[in-house]
Amino acid sequence: MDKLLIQGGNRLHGDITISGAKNAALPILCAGLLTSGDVELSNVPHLHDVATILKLLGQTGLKVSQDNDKVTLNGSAIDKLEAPYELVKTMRASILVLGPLLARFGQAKVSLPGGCAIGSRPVDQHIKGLQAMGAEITIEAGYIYAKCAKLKGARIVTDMITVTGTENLLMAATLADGETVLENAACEPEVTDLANLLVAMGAKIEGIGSNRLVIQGVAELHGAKHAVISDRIEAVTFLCAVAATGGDISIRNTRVDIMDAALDKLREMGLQLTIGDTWIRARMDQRPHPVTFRTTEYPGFPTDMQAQFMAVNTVADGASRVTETIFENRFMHVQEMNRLGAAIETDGNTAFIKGVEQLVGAPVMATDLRASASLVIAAMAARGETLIDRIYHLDRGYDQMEVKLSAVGANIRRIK
Ligand SMILES: CC(=O)N[C@H]1[C@@H](OP(=O)(O)OP(=O)(O)OC[C@H]2O[C@@H](n3ccc(=O)[nH]c3=O)[C@H](O)[C@@H]2O)O[C@H](CO)[C@@H](O)[C@@H]1O
Ligand SMILES: C=C(OP(=O)(O)O)C(=O)O
Repeated sequence: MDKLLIQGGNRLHGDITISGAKNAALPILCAGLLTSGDVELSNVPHLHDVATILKLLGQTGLKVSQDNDKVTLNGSAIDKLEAPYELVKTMRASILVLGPLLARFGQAKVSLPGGCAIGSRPVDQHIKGLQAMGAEITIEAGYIYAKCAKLKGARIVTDMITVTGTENLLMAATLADGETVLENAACEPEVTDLANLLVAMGAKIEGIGSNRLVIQGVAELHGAKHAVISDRIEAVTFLCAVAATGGDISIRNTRVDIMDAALDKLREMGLQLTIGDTWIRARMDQRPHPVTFRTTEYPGFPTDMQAQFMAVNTVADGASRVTETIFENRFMHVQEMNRLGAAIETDGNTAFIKGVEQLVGAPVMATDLRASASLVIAAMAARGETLIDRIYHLDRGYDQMEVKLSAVGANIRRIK
């Protein structure tokens, strides 16, 4: 199992190019199931999760051709309407094949994803929405069996805002009979990116970017070309890294208009930001100030950036409070950071952090994707050596993180 060995204390200097967003690429790749035409994608990141979804899609009969960051999908010969447990268990986003398969082929059998380290993460809202569109759904032996000759448009109000739930229902609605209204829809930029691709494929969607999506179903969708948006979580992870270590980095190929909440907090930490059209220069020459925040849906502070900001707070010149409102168990990094000398206590969904002057390297364990990223940041800020175990979590969602960080001066290497 790969590990990362990090010698802390180096300041970061140089340029980092941001990859395409995992959370946009995954639903967008699933949209290839909706048409027999060619869906030509670019800026697709090199991630384990992308390899997993491509394997899953390939098993349905979807043709996949890949050349670096370009992926072309062709769904003219899909003949297996299934997502098996073996693949779904390694990546929850596999549930995103359910809506497209059901809408285009009238049936699907998809393994229930189950929970993961950050929470129980049910998919009841995906099911409730599809049932409202007329699907007959049964759950048997860990699988969701869904069928409906033709989905019918419906007004769907989800109990909470769900990102992949919105994406699944949005894709299903594009091929339903009549009008679907998705109230309480997620407004995350990754949902918008998917919606933009669907429109390019011939879907009729109004309200893109808002919490009310109105979809007029069409008889069929056609092929399209699309570039996946840049990964805002990856970008902010590197900005947090420089906030913790000090230095001067520029991140390129980024979308500056979709990370306001994070940029505000980074400024509050003392990071000096110069913002260009597709780049951000970030300079840090002081100890960070602590920042208090609570995670919420977009455009609020993203849960996927919580752990990385907490890493910076551990070395800040004061105390802070972090409240996680999206997932019930997203503080798995706290114990590991405390092993590095951080002073964090938790009470329910709130963490209280007292900044310390210096973290000290130690062996730690990655528990989920963003927890892993936060440990990389903490280790780079620490004195001495940190060995991070179980970094397969990191590989799910970061495109060559250690290569990008080495190139800007971090002392970090992968041990096989
Ligand atoms: C592949 C992808 O895009 N993953 C992102 C997506 O995950 P994902 O789409 O799984 O997260 P959701 O937005 O669905 O989850 C939000 C909350 O709603 C709950 N819920 C959700 C659906 C449902 O049917 N029932 C239910 O109870 C979840 O347990 C959670 O507490 O959004 C999360 C919240 O921004 C991000 O952290 C993930 O990185
Ligand atoms: C929680 C995340 O991803 P997923 O929903 O794929 O588990 C994440 O990207 O931080």
